[in-house]
Amino acid sequence: MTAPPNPASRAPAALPALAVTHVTHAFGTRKALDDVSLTVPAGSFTALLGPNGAGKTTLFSLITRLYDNRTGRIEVLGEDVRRRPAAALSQLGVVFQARTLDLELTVAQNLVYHATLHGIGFRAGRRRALEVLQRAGLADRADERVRNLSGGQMRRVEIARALMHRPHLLLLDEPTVGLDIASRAALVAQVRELVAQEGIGVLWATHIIEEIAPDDRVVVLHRGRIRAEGSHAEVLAQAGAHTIADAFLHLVREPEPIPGVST
Ligand SMILES: Nc1ncnc2c1ncn2[C@@H]1O[C@H](COP(=O)(O)OP(=O)(O)OP(=O)(O)O)[C@@H](O)[C@H]1O
Repeated sequence: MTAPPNPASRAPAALPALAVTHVTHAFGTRKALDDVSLTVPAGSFTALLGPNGAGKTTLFSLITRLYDNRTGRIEVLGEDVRRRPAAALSQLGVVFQARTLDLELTVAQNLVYHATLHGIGFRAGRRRALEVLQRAGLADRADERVRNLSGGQMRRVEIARALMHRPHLLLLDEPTVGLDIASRAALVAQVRELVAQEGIGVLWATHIIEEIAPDDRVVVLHRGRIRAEGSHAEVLAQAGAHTIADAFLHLVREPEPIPGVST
């Protein structure tokens, strides 16, 4: 068996990277999430597949504690985000849907600043920044202003930044939106490599079916409810479909309206 390149940083495999159990969240009277349970095993690439408005961003906001989960339980590597937020969030890296790099700072400055927020000193932060940029194929851009990078490169820097504090769970909320096909492929490949080499658990929210591979775990979310969860093959079986595209269409299909009956 080939040894992983950085065994010291591998996540403990026994605990799931993320466990969400019976979480409901409403905005006023509208439930954005309704009794949601899902697991991201350590060392898995789990695709959270859902159309617009499914509840993906709301779920991310609860995991990252932008919102407080009042029902159910959310655990990152066994740490409850509500009871032990610091312990849970220190294991978590996030790439939000909206871009959040400072365009006027250099690539390395953006990364070192993030590291400082996690209590990492300047020198160690700079060393780690060069390490994660090397892996992202961007070491030669470290001292360039972010403004000069392409959209795809900025996304890769955001992933590198999310890895600065060596998290064991990485959340990405529709990271490929707005990217061309080649940049999309490069980004997915970068993240799959992390899963394979470092045992990080990844939750990748998307509505782009082409981003899902046969080895992935798949969770289908629609209108705030989990419609299917499991391996690629299990989700096909649950939907009675031959392709993930057909499974998705089947699982998110709306019932035909009955004439004269309002829904
Ligand atoms: N702050 C808010 N106030 C009221 N309703 C909200 C709020 N945020 C989200 N919602 C509603 O909750 C539901 C889920 O939205 P959410 O943004 O989580 O979905 P999503 O799957 O991320 O969608 P998208 O792919 O479009 O980003 C939608 O009906 C949305 O209108």
